[in-house]
Amino acid sequence: MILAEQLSKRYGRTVAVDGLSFAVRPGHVTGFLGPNGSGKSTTMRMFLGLDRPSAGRALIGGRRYDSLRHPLREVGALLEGRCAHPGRRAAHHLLYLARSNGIPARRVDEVLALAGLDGAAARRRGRGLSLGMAQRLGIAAALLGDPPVLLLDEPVNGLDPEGVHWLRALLRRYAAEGRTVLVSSHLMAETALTADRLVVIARGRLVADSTVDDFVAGAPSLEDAFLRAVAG
Ligand SMILES: Nc1ncnc2c1ncn2[C@@H]1O[C@H](COP(=O)(O)OP(=O)(O)OP(=O)(O)O)[C@@H](O)[C@H]1O
Repeated sequence: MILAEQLSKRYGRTVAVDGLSFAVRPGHVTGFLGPNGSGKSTTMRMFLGLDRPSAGRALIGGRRYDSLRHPLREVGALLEGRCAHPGRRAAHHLLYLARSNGIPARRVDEVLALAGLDGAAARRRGRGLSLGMAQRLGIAAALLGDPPVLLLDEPVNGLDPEGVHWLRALLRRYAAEGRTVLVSSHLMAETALTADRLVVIARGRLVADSTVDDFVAGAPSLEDAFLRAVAG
């Protein structure tokens, strides 16, 4: 489970996240939606110990990220941007992460296969990966520790249609296995196909925490419901 309790973050005068409370439960794909600058990345960074809350708590499985002994085995994360060092080969990047988290080296081959990265792609250096390949490598890294929680910021970015289809199936399978899956996105149609629950924020505050069906009820589409919800 992922839990935000009265979570707030200020950068100087900017209030990026403002008293946010919600729980993301296992067994669902939960879409994390909000307009540009609404605080999604900041919230995810606080869950991952990359930003310190100004107030409140951000917990994964009841614990703060920085208290997790083997974080990759507790939560798989993908943040925006390329994760691999430009000079390091894709497989070595994963091997390095595995070693630092007590994960057996054979798991690297498993997640490369899961992420659809073949031998040639695995041997490429970070700088030589296409956007979609880099995204698949980031997802492979998130899966490395076979974690019960996945927290992915815009994972569809750069994926081709086959990649989008693959990721959708993967996330739904992970949720069906009883894992907790939180996925931020600006793509409403894709979110409607992938998620069954939603957390929606605007200006750092909670707007909705519900099933997709309840959120959309009465609106022509998720996009319409979203635009209406964040307009206020
Ligand atoms: N390191 C930082 N220093 C100062 N302000 C920041 C910092 N990080 C984020 N902000 C501000 O906090 C607010 C929330 O930004 P955040 O990136 O969390 O939003 P977001 O919902 O992820 O946006 P997007 O959809 O565009 O990725 C914005 O006003 C942003 O300018």
